[in-house]
Amino acid sequence: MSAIIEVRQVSKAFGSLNVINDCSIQVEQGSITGLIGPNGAGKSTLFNLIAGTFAPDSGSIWYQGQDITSVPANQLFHRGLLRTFQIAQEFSHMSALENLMMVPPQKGESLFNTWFRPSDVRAQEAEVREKALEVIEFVGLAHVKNELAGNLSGGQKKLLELGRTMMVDAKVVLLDEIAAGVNRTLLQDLIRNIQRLNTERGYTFLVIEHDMDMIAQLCDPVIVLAQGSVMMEGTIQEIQEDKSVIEAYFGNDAH
Ligand SMILES: Nc1ncnc2c1ncn2[C@@H]1O[C@H](COP(=O)(O)OP(=O)(O)OP(=O)(O)O)[C@@H](O)[C@H]1O
Repeated sequence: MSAIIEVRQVSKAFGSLNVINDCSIQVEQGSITGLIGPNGAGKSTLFNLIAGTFAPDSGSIWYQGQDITSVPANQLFHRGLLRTFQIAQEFSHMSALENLMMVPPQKGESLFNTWFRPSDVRAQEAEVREKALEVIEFVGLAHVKNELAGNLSGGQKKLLELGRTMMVDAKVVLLDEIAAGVNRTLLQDLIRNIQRLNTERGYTFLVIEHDMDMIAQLCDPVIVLAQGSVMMEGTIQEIQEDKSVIEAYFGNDAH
């Protein structure tokens, strides 16, 4: 296996607060890698640095062998590196299916086509709709496809967010606490769908999660972040048996 994402000696401070400290991680292509650590360890900040939301103060970030340090999020999206986002307020009054159809295409829409070739646009719309129907089936939400997204349960919204990543040609998906507030049955659906996207579609996942059960079911390897640096990397069993990790993480921050 080779690394699809490499974070090399990255640091990031907010004012006088050093949040990420000389941090290096590798995410192997085809893996479902977990990222855990106590509250405030810098997990979300590291995600924001990888996804192009923040630029690091020093160090570099590589994707598919190319330096993407400071490349903005929308460009990374076009290259298949994306993160799930909560269904925005303005989309909650649209149906689940329409939410999938609203995911922007990876290549910019051609104005020429919109103005001069309306039949092409209609054909594209039909194609997007067909894809959205396929995706909604895949994530197990076909029975609620016409429900307003705002009326879906918390877990169904998470499945819809995962579905949105399938509307584009994703390669790496960053999942930030996707299990939060999801009931156990739907959580199993989420886990199964993530595993299917990994095995059937070749998605690589980097997963921030406080739910250790989900990490144990999904992730190998697991990276432990503490005070903005990697404390340990290994299987969940190795991590759960490590004294320093237990002290830093499980000891005072068991979720
Ligand atoms: N935009 C920002 N401006 C200033 N400080 C920030 C910003 N984003 C994060 N921080 C600070 O950086 C530190 C790390 O936050 P971060 O959200 O990355 O941690 P985390 O490991 O994801 O925590 P949690 O598990 O609680 O979500 C915190 O002290 C936080 O207050």
